[in-house]
Amino acid sequence: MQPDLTLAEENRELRQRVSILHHKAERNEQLLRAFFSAELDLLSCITLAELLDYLLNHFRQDFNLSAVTLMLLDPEDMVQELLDGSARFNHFPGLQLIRQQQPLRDLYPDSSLFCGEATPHIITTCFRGAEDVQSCALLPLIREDCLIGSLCLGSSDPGRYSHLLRYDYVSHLASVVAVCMENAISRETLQRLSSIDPLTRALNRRALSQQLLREIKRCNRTGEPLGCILLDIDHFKPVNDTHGHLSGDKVLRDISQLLKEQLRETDSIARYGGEEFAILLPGCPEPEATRVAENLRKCISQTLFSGHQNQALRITASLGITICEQQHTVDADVSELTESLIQTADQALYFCKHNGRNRVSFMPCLLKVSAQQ
Ligand SMILES: Nc1nc2c(ncn2[C@@H]2O[C@H](COP(=O)(O)OP(=O)(O)OP(=O)(O)O)[C@@H](O)[C@H]2O)c(=O)[nH]1
Repeated sequence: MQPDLTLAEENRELRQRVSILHHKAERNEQLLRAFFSAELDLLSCITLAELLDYLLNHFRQDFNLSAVTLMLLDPEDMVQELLDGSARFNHFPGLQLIRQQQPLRDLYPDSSLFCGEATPHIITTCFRGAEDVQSCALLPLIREDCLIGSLCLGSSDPGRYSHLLRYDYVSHLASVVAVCMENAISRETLQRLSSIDPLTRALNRRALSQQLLREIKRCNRTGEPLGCILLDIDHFKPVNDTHGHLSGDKVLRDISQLLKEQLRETDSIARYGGEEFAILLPGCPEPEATRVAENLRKCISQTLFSGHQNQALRITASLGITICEQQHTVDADVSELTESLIQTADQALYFCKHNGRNRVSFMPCLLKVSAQQ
């Protein structure tokens, strides 16, 4: 009897072990599948905002993590600017941009992945004090031998990440994240550099033309009028002549900033020429466009600007307005319409300049509407 009993116990124990191994294998397979799918999701993110949203929001839910944070090296505030440009920075509370590499070097002295207990120091530096993080994986993001960031995955399960186990798929993920991050930043930086005026950070003329085409199409589709303004700084030459070119540059930057602050996010601001800005106001009929222009004129004339050596400067501007109505866009040659809108706003501006400057003037679009309408 005795030997049979031992055999049966051994058998039961073996079955239990096989079942545990089977479960582990199943779990690993599931995890691997989830990682492959995460990799595809990461690779399909086109914009930087999509990528950040995926990592900081969706990834946390998909992998049942209690916290995900991302530290990115941004020595020239490029990422900050890319995100500021579209007011998306606030959407990513888990994102930290750092100018110096030192915090990354402190976190990864030998540039390798860390998996294990979330110590109070790690919780403070990587997870902003999140109390429910018990274990964590800290992934160094490395490109061309350079630490460019850190992705931190925190779990409330103390056994989820351990220094006793290997996490090859997590290391692999870190490499994919680093490449995706670098690509998204480079792509958006390039795009930005080709469409932004470097001095004022407003759109350049090329980007204005593209935006004008988009807005004309939208006006045609929705029937909503498009307000167009040309703003020219008055007597700008004396500003340069008296206070120097650097002061003139500073005024241009400050005016661009003032326009950004006063206008809506959906409006477009472009530097059209030396001291001239073009503004597009989608969904804006004539009385509203005149009110907006008048507000800008008042704001500029009431602001005390300063030169590059802090000398006080008083500035005024003249603004010519026109409106693109849906009727202009029907059967229109778009490039002819674009030209006509700018020309009309310019004539309205000319009227302001000849009538004392520091004023606003409206002129209906000069383009003839086709007779069939
Ligand atoms: N500082 C600086 N000045 C610029 C820039 N681009 C153009 N300007 C200057 O803008 C001035 C434009 O002068 P004008 O066209 O005579 O016009 P204005 O003096 O503003 O006179 P009104 O427009 O008739 O009121 C010139 O002195 C240009 O050198 C720039 O990028 N930086």
